[in-house]
Amino acid sequence: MTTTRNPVLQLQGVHKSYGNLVALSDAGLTVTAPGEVHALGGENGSGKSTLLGVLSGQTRPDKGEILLDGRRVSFRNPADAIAHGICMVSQETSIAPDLTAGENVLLGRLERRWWGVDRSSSVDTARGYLGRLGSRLDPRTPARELRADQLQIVEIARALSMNARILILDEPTSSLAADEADALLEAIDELRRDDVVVLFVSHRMPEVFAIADRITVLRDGSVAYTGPAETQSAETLVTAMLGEAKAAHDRELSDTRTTRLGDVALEVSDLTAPGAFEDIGLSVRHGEIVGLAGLEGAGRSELLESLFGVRPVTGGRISVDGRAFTPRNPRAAIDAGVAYLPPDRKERGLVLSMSTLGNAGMVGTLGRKRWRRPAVRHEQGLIGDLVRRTRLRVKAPHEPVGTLSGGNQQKVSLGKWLVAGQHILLLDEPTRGVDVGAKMEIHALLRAAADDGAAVLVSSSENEELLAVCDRILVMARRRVVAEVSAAGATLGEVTRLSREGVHEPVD
Ligand SMILES: Nc1ncnc2c1ncn2[C@@H]1O[C@H](COP(=O)(O)OP(=O)(O)OP(=O)(O)O)[C@@H](O)[C@H]1O
Repeated sequence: MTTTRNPVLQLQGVHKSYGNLVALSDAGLTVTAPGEVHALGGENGSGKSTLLGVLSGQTRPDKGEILLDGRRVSFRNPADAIAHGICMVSQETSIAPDLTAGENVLLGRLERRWWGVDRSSSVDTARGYLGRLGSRLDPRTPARELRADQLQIVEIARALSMNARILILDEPTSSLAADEADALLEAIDELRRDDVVVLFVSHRMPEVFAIADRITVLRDGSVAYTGPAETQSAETLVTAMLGEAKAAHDRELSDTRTTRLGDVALEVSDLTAPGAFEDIGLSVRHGEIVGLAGLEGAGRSELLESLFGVRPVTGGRISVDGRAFTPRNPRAAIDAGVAYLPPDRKERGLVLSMSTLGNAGMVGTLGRKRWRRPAVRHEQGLIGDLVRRTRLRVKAPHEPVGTLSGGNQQKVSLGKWLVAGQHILLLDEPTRGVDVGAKMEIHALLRAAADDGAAVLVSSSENEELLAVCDRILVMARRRVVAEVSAAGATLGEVTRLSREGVHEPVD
């Protein structure tokens, strides 16, 4: 006779409305076995956090039930859920920076003897919990020195120390750089051995396939798919998330984008300029706009300067259209087809005392191979080209460019490279200090340049701008590239968190 085991966890028939808004409608999920890693997917607003809120005692459902090992339970608050072994690991880390990693694991529960806190035994206990996650982190490390993934590992260890057997993680990797995310996923993987269940929200298909046994996809508050992850294709799951019509539309869009991209125009590997940036690797295709995100001081501006030959590098390789390229000075870069828009338009972007026409024709007089003074008879052609490419409104092209509005000055600063036919555009803060209208026009101008085959590498401190205009975004921190996201798949919060979290120094 076979005995059938009850599923570890069942949430079923869950309804939750906020006023007229139905957040969950007959939603649920089932964790079949101990040690299961279960992903929860779905578009923004599909109800994932609400469902996990119900499970962790933070949200009271209008209807629905929770069964643990087949027995019905109900939670009035998070403490009830924790008492039943269900623990939400918050992403807004609740770590006390002035305590050690170990003290944070055992927060408020350090081991005591009759003489007081037993520090050495507490360190050993904390080390044990960290060890269950495969982490060799020293419990005596000050918490403020921990990387973002290590902070989450400390929080998970804390949950284990509270006897959690079902852990809930809401987008645990969204704020992590790639290597940190890998470290966290490995820690989650370790928990299988302990029969601890992990329920995690993720928008990233590769990590779902890498570690999830099963996945539940929500759409508009209801279950659109639930079952094994590995037997499904990414396309099937995305269709479950978005619905057939929207998924087809998205596929069409991404197809047109892929075909638009040409060969690699700019390739950089292991590029280093001490004190400025280290080991930079990147590539930009013809037709592609790649963004550089990161806080001030992350190394974005310095990298662009080096690619244009105004800042020396000590190591690494650059190739342009497949040929090795050494940017000894700006002239060499210009001759290779590279353009550079500096962040300070008035100092380096333009010669303010010179006319619009003079500025527009300047690139032709700079490159060695192209040395020529724009002939008067070319002036009409030049200004016509500039106006066509940038939609510049200029009444007096012979007047000093400094008399134009900021937005128009920026168009001249950028347009001078476009009329010269440069095909690799390095742009630092291309819309700094211009108004909203000019900003949108400059974005359209970049798109048009890329559609014309230019390879664009654009650095901006405005992540919204990068998400609006780029195909891919590289995030820089600590003078390195720490993450890469596709602009279509990333959220503002994610890029912002990646830039911010990336500044923590690694400790091991
Ligand atoms: N406290 C609340 N009051 C009102 N509406 C809410 C509340 N919490 C959630 N909602 C709404 O319920 C719906 C589901 O939200 P929920 O946060 O569960 O989605 P989600 O799938 O987790 O989204 P995301 O991927 O953006 O985190 C959304 O329309 C949201 O605006």
